[in-house]
Amino acid sequence: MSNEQRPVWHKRVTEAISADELAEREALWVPLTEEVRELVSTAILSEVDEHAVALARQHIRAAQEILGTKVDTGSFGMHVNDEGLAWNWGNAATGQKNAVAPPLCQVPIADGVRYEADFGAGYEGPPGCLHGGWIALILDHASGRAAHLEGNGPTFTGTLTIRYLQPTRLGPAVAHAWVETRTANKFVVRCTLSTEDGVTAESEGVFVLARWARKPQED
Ligand SMILES: CCCCCCCCCCCCCC(=O)SCCNC(=O)CCNC(=O)[C@H](O)C(C)(C)COP(=O)(O)OP(=O)(O)OC[C@H]1O[C@@H](n2cnc3c(N)ncnc32)[C@H](O)[C@@H]1OP(=O)(O)O
Repeated sequence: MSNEQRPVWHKRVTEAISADELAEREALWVPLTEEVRELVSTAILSEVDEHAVALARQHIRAAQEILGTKVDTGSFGMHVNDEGLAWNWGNAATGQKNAVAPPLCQVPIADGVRYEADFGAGYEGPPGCLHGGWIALILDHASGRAAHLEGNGPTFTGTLTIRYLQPTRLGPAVAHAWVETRTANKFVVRCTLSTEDGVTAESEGVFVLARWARKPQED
């Protein structure tokens, strides 16, 4: 029970769907997301001629028309069922339906949160390296997730301080985030991003449990 209403922008959709049906739906959509992500990478690296580009565009437009015959409006938001499951598949860092999201894979660990990913051509900033904005997103998301798990509620980034230590080469990378200290509604979270070159970026963030999600006695 929270002590304030969720804000108007917090889109929440309740669905009558079982866990099994949700898993089936996830299995339907995730391959599409992966294919769209691959398409982006292939488009960047492709060197085909103008006829092939024109043909590819026809197919992409056809796919868009098919998917567009039934669409929600605005954003995906947070979907929930009455068994307590929640899924935000539009999320820009990890959304199952979001091909813009990097291919982050969460790996269970005892101490905090670990994400692994293989960053390809679509994430390039400095030639051959991961863009600093993507680095910020990964550190932010991994840290937010660590705070979310510990606080059992939606935590927002208050302050995120990043130190870029060396270029992060495209390819495999690992993010590790852990809560260093916690007071009632505030978490100080540290995170590192590493590649085969070692730690390439590190952050310290202050994450705050949303006011509307706090229990009355915590305020
Ligand atoms: C399927 C479901 C899965 C879900 C998965 C989820 C994983 C998601 C992972 C997502 C990850 C991605 C995440 C994103 O992308 S979050 C998106 C980016 N962030 C925002 O948009 C946040 C915007 N700001 C706010 O909403 C509020 O200002 C916040 C929530 C930050 C504070 O709110 P409020 O104003 O109500 O707080 P309070 O007055 O009760 O203060 C409480 C304590 O906090 C301290 N403080 C306050 N502000 C700041 C600040 N800026 N820096 C440092 N500290 C700050 C304050 O001094 C006090 O400390 P103390 O006096 O107690 O010591």
